[in-house]
Amino acid sequence: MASILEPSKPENKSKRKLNWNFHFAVLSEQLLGFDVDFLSCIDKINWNPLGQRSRSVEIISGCLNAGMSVARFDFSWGDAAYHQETLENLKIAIKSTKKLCAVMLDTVGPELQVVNKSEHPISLQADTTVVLTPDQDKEASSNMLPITFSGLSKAVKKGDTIFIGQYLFTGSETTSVWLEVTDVVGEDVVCLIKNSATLARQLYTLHVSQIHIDLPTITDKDKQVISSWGVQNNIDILSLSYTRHAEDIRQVRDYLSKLGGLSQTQIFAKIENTEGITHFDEILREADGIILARGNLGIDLPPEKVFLFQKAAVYQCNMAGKPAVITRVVDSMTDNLRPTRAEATDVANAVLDGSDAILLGAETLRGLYPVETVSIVGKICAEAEKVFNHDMYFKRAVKYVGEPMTHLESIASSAVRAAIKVKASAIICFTSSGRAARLIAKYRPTMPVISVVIPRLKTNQLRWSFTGAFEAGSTGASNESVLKVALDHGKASGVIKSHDRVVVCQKVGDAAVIKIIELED
Ligand SMILES: Nc1ncnc2c1ncn2[C@@H]1O[C@H](COP(=O)(O)OP(=O)(O)O)[C@@H](O)[C@H]1O
Ligand SMILES: C=C(OP(=O)(O)O)C(=O)O
Ligand SMILES: [K+]
Ligand SMILES: [Mg+2]
Repeated sequence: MASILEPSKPENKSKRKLNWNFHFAVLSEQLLGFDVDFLSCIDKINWNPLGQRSRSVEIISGCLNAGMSVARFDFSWGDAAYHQETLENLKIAIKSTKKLCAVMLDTVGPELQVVNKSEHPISLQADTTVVLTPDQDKEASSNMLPITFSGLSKAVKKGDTIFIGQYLFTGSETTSVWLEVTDVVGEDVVCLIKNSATLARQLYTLHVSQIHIDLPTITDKDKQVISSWGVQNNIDILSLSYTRHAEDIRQVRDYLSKLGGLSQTQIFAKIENTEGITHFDEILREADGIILARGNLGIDLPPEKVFLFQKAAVYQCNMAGKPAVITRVVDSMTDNLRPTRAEATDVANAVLDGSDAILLGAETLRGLYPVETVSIVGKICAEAEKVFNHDMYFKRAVKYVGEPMTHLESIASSAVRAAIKVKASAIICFTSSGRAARLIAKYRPTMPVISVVIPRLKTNQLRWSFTGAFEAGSTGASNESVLKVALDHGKASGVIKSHDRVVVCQKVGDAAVIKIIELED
């Protein structure tokens, strides 16, 4: 992956071949593609007083109905009580809409911030200087910006590039500023302002291009939040901001396992800088999923390099069977009802690249149109899924795994193959750990997967827990009766109709089996 960072050689232009040979087949009958989930930071909406209504049960319900399936709670801002309030609203919305939605805690990590306590807009003039100071008692002004990190003066040198933008920035030149380091005086960093801009609101992200920030990936504050808010709310996903090494993931997994209660929590590595790209392969091996944080990546990388990393990283995630999440898609929808043509096309291309999910930012943090954003992005994804070349994808994934396959991998890929061949309307997968269901998703079935989890209740006198594979009889339910429940659920939700075919993956005795069943009524 590191080779992506090398400068391009213009003399190679004529010889350059595109490896990304997408073939578009219009599969008109396959309206249901693989699940592109909508990860949205619904908790952030009331960043803007105008958006306060967006945290309401009503707007959250609108987002759920429009396709949101993961809610991000970003601790880069806001306190636990605030996020708890939003989460309570989300729970009510989930109940009333009957939509499932996972909870993702997003860490702060080594993120550098500028805080403008007074919230007066700060106008910065090109070709003048501004001082970045760790003295947070200082007021933010046109020539002084207090930052949350005292090590900046040691990390930067003359000539380095610094970017400051509104939190979950739009990238627009009028709301963000580029600086060049001209001098270091004690703990202060003196910078030349490269473009005139007005910094609005309270919080800005500060990003120094391609330098190591000597802060832990998981900070003490993050640990405190995870061990309290995270445990209390039994979070489904932890988004580890600024993951830079595989060791970051190992440490966090170790930390989660010691907390008790969060050992099932999925860890998604957020790749936000060149350090993360350099160690991408090792990080992917340790993480449960990858978030391509294009907001920060787009600043750390030269603009012409971002697409290449996206394509290469998404491909690696696909082959590893781990979700790839793309961020910063329709920034312009923060203030507009429709995305730009370029943004709309970018969303579709992300799906065609093989992305599994879209993570919204400013659009739902302070945006005026959160529900419309989720809905439009969803429609674009659905259209792109229609022309996604499943056949080529499937062959590629099978070839990549090679032979001999593990039993489970073989069962999962065969289930998808069988389901496509018999035009099944759904795959029903029995699972205890979720491993089988995830492997099925890896092979991108064109029909929905209904995962049936039958937990076994256990107690060690101190606490009750649900673990272990379902054993016929142990819960008083047989495989057959549970299958009936799953089929009924599929029918009730409109996924399965009379006379449909359904593929079932389950264990019979010690053997994992695939059954094709044809429904009567
Ligand atoms: N509770 C269960 N009842 C019946 N079959 C199951 C159950 N859990 C898993 N299976 C089947 O067993 C195989 C292994 O599934 P997996 O999700 O890896 O289970 P585990 O959690 O035991 O690792 C798959 O074919 C899956 O469909
Ligand atoms: C999603 C991103 O990060 P954050 O939410 O921390 O701004 C990003 O950089 O694209
Ligand atoms: K964050
Ligand atoms: Mg970021």
